Parts: sequence; C-alpha cells; structure tokens
Amino acid sequence: MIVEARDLRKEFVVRTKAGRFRRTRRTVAAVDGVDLGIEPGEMVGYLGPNGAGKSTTLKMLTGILVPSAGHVRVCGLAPVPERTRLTRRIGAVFGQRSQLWWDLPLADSFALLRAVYRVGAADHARRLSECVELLEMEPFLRTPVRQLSLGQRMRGELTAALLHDPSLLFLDEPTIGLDVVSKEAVRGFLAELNQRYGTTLVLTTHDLADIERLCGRLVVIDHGRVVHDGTLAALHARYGSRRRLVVELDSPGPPLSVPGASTEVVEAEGRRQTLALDGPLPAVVAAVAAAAPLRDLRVVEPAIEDVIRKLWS
Ligand SMILES: Nc1ncnc2c1ncn2[C@@H]1O[C@H](COP(=O)(O)OP(=O)(O)OP(=O)(O)O)[C@@H](O)[C@H]1O
Repeated sequence: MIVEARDLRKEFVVRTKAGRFRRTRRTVAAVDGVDLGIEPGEMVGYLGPNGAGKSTTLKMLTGILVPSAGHVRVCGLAPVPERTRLTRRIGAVFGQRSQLWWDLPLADSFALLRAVYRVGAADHARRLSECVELLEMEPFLRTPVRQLSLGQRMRGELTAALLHDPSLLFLDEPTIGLDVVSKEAVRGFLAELNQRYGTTLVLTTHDLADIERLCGRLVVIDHGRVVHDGTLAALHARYGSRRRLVVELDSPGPPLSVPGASTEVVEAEGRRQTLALDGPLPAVVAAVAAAAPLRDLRVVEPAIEDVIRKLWS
C-alpha cells in the first residue's frame, strides 16, 4: 500500500473568549479515527462537506501536521519524522502553499526546484518539456508568477509538484476557481499522468466533474469519520439513485408498465416517457419495444449532484 492510515486522529484545542477575562477551552476532533488504504495507481477522491476534516487528513499524510493518535505510513515512511525523505517521493498541490517564486518567471522557479530536489538535468528537461506540452505552458513560461492568471498558475503548480517524479500526488481542490478551459486542461493532464505513469492521485474537490472524471474511488468523510469508501456507482446504489430510460414512442399511449422499471414522467400524451431502471437495461428496452413502437431512446445516468446532496443532508 502506498498510503496506509489506521485509526488516524487529530484534535485541536480551540480557545474562545467567554466574557471579559474568562476563556473556555474546547477540543475539536477534526479527524476522528480514519482508516484508509490506497494502492499504487489508484485515483481517490477524498470528499466531504466543509469542515469534515479533509485538509487536516492530507496535512497529516504529507507530514505537515503531527497526528494526535493512530498509525500512518505514506510510501512506507512515517510522514512527520521522515518528512525530508517523504518530500522526495510525493508531490503536493495545496492552493494556499505555493511552490513557486512570485517575482520570478515560471521557468526560473522550475530551474530552482531542480536544485532543491537535486534532479538530474536530463530527467528534469524531459519531464519539464512533457508538462509544458501537455499543459500548454509555452506562452507564459517567461512571465513572472505574480502576473499569471489562476489557471496558468495552477498549471505551474502542477508542474512544480511533478518535476522530481513523485509516485504519489496529493491535490487539495486542484480546479477550484479556474475557468472552464483550465479546469479541463488540469483534469485531462491528471488523467493522463495516472494512465501513462501509474501516478497515484489523492484529491479533495467539491467539483462534481472532477469526481466523475478523476475519482475511480471515493472516500467520503463527515465529522472526521469515513462514511463511504467505494466507487461512484456503489455510492449511487447505496443512496438509491437510479439510471433513467427516456423513450420516444411513435404514437400517444398510456403510461408504460414493464418489469424492471417504473414509469416516472409521461409527456406529449405518452409519446415521451421516462422510466427509472431497477432491472437490467436490455431486458427493459426489449419489454418497452414489445409494448409500443419505439422511435428513439436514451439512457440518463444518475446525477452525482443528487447523491452528494443526499450524503450531506
Ligand atoms: N488549526 C486549527 N485549529 C483549530 N481548529 C481547526 C484547525 N484546523 C482545522 N480545524 C477544524 O477542524 C475541522 C476540520 O477542518 P478541515 O480544514 O480539515 O476540514 P475540510 O474538510 O478540509 O474543510 P473544507 O472543505 O472547508 O476545506 C473544522 O472544524 C475546522 O474548523
């Protein structure tokens, strides 16, 4: 396993003013016994509502925060005591901690990072040119970082996190605030990285398109605890979201009644009907075709919005 956490915990003591002189101490269990095992090559979405404990977990996995309790190994290393070694094995893109030098052009930051990580010149040049090409960074490589758009800077951050060839990449909200084109560029790049090199990705996101595109597995946390660990399909199944079949019929007719589906919406005097699927699609399609002359049909996947809303409510 590339990430291994057992009963991982982090408590924060929060002091709040109560009256003029008195202060009260309150303990917040930000991460409250998380178990997590991630195999090399996985793409895992670490999801949850605001304040669920996502960032705190990532900080413990990357050696930024000391856990209050629990066992944690990342790339076989103990993150805090072996942080220097771990830094060479992992990459991290956390919005609030930039790896770039603001007054320097991107190209200079990349050159400095080569020295920081002591990467060989040939390896560095190869990886850099690959990132520049895939992320289309050529036009702004010589621009000082502070003048870059958010989307351009995020591409720079991704490159900076990858120049030392990590096998594991942590990303905290990698597409937040980006324009549509940059969002797509980042998603495409990450998917390519995973496919081409088997890089393990662990990301937090609130973006549903990120989830659909990049997270083969979803680990959902709430109040510091894991409440779901599985595929998106499993999440849909668990929360009862169903695929829908929309059929266009040749002529008006009564609501369809076929095994393996329930008719939800009837429009245009029955010419168009929406059925929620409970059984296998081919059997339902065959039954519909037998019941009425079909003109057209399409399958609508369950909306991830629905399932996430149910999860948070
Ligand atoms: N340094 C800190 N001191 C005190 N409390 C903290 C600290 N950091 C986080 N917390 C609290 O711990 C809980 C979890 O916070 P965390 O930032 O991990 O959540 P999150 O899931 O990343 O949220 P978001 O989606 O908003 O980023 C929250 O209640 C937060 O207020």
